[in-house]
Amino acid sequence: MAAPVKVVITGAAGQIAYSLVYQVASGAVFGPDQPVFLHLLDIAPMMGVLEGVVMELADCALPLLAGVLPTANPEEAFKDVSAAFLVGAMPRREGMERKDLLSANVRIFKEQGQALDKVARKDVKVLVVGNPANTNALICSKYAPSIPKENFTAMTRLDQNRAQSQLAAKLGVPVRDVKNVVIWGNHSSTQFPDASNAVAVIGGAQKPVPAAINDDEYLKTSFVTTVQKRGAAVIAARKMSSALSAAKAASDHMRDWFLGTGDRWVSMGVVSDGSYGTPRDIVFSFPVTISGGKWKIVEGLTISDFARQMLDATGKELVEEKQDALDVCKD
Ligand SMILES: NC(=O)C1=CN([C@@H]2O[C@H](COP(=O)(O)OP(=O)(O)OC[C@H]3O[C@@H](n4cnc5c(N)ncnc54)[C@H](O)[C@@H]3O)[C@@H](O)[C@H]2O)C=CC1
Ligand SMILES: O=C([O-])CC(=O)C(=O)O
Repeated sequence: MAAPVKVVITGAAGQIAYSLVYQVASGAVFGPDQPVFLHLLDIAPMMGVLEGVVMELADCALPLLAGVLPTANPEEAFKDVSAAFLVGAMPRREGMERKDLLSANVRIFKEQGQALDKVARKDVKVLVVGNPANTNALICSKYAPSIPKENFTAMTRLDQNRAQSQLAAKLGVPVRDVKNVVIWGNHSSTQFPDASNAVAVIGGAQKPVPAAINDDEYLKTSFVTTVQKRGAAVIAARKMSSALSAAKAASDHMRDWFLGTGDRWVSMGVVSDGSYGTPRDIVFSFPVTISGGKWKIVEGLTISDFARQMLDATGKELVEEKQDALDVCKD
């Protein structure tokens, strides 16, 4: 069997981590033949709760779990890790936008960037889940200059999964038969869920989703707003933010990054190189394909006037968030 891969999950005593630890430790992310050594980071007051999570992991008797290190020390947690799930951050409550969390959360990602820079493997793959995820990922990368910026990503996979599920329901097909829906921009209510290149298997043949749905108004309005506001809808119902689906999306994101996507597109927030006329040096969600552990932005897609407006709006918000975050990090 392969040597264990060291993986850190932050916010390990929280609600997303409660689902995520099982997925990682059971083989759903790194494959059924890859043992994992889990580093679990939370803050000092949560060490008692974390001890309970460690007990439960032991009680799962998972054959791929090679060991667990619970800690409140970021440098211990990030030492030699190959994969980092940065979940630990404050969640929003009803009535808040995700960017309202910026002043509370962005310092965590500055500090964790510095710790990753010092002790993680230089090829560590970092997934930022904690909100506002795109801007936190940007700040984390900025404070870890010895690690390539391509190794820092933000999670928009939950939005992609939501969009795919909405389209499958509308078409009356299984969710696995819908692919290539794209999430552009920020993991916020300005994101642009875009079905214009999506395809679905209908009656045994692959068809473009826009033609199959044949309702542009739906694709430009209620489809977009349902996905944009899904996080808020879950909070309104549960009084707590999405956790099960967020953990599943984090697993999907990291699995595809390590194991590849083939020709299937997935969406992830990556440091923008200006593709599709987006502002450079913000973490913007693009469609990518992944092979050999490297992502590549899907090129050559047609951007309609409607899409242009949507991309510009979400890009503008990210530029503003970046400035706010840099101001917070100055202190
Ligand atoms: N990108 C996305 O699609 C999604 C992002 N989120 C975000 O994920 C984050 C976590 O959500 P939940 O697990 O529901 O929150 P939670 O409150 O249940 O857990 C967060 C955990 O992080 C810990 N924590 C706080 N500061 C820390 C630090 N400096 N280092 C390590 N751990 C620290 C807390 O003690 C707590 O145990 C929130 O910011 C939430 O908004 C949630 C859903 C989807
Ligand atoms: O909405 C929230 O605050 C949590 C989150 O990011 C999501 O569910 O997409």
